[in-house]
Amino acid sequence: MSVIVIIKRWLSYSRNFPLNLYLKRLNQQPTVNYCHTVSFSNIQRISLINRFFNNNCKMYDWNNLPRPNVIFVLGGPGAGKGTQCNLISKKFGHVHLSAGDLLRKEQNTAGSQYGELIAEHIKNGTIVPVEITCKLLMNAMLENMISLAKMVEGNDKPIATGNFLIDGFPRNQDNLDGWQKFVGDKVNVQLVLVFECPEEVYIARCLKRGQHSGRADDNPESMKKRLDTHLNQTMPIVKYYEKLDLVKRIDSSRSIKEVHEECCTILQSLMAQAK
Ligand SMILES: Nc1ncnc2c1ncn2[C@@H]1O[C@H](COP(=O)(O)OP(=O)(O)OP(=O)(O)O)[C@@H](O)[C@H]1O
Ligand SMILES: Nc1ccn([C@@H]2O[C@H](COP(=O)(O)O)[C@@H](O)[C@H]2O)c(=O)n1
Repeated sequence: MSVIVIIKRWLSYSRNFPLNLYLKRLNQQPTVNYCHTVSFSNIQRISLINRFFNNNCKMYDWNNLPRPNVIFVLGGPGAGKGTQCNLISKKFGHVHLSAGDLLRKEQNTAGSQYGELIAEHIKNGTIVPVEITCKLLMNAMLENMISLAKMVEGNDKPIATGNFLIDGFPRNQDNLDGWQKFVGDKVNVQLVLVFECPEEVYIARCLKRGQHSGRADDNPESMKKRLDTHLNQTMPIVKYYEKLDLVKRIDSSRSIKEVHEECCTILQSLMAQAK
């Protein structure tokens, strides 16, 4: 068994990380490569974990991992963010992390202290506090960064980097502030892709998806609220990134193939510039 522990010096909210629960959980699932984040103040506890696992425990510090590239993906509900991210990820190898999917997963995790809060926000189309969403995103990013780092083990310092598509984030000012505070320049934000459709297309797509998605928010009442959030809270974030010249707006009312082709052109040009 190998256990991976990442030391995160800069996340104060994980200071009271429930280590006992962690050990208990590992005990119940002892076969996994487990990755979790703990704060610097828990370093003494790390040596405890280490003893627990007969020193078969690896420690990484985000600060020593290569700086990953991030593309944020925004757009109204049903704009096609997830669909296009999947296609981009297949073609270019980006890791696709959907904030909404991570929140839904957390909501459905037995014993999660955030389950009810997340469910309420999703039903109302409002935005979950960034401390929760950012933590989920960062843990998912770190897991991927560690896998990449492992591929180049043997070097003193890992050299691999990661390319992430972060779908549905930052959705409001609180998301943006939290991201700057917890992540900031530890990643390189390369681009913000914004998928846009007329309102009736958003609604038609989500209601159609609602026939089989089982999502609590693919219904007319939640749609109104989600559109309102998109217009009044997310669009100001798009404007913020526009001032930084990072935004590419894409008409996603076209076919999936046409939208994907435009995404490919944008990504290819980004990669050419990055070389
Ligand atoms: N270009 C398109 N033309 C027609 N249907 C599409 C297109 N893109 C996506 N869809 C469909 O619309 C629905 C919403 O797409 P998708 O889940 O990718 O959107 P999203 O922006 O991620 O939505 P949300 O933010 O609500 O999670 C899905 O059923 C998908 O199959
Ligand atoms: N940054 C985010 C992203 C999503 N949410 C909540 O999840 C709902 C569904 O998100 P999708 O991206 O899958 O449409 C969204 O309406 C929010 O309630 C969030 O809080 N913060």
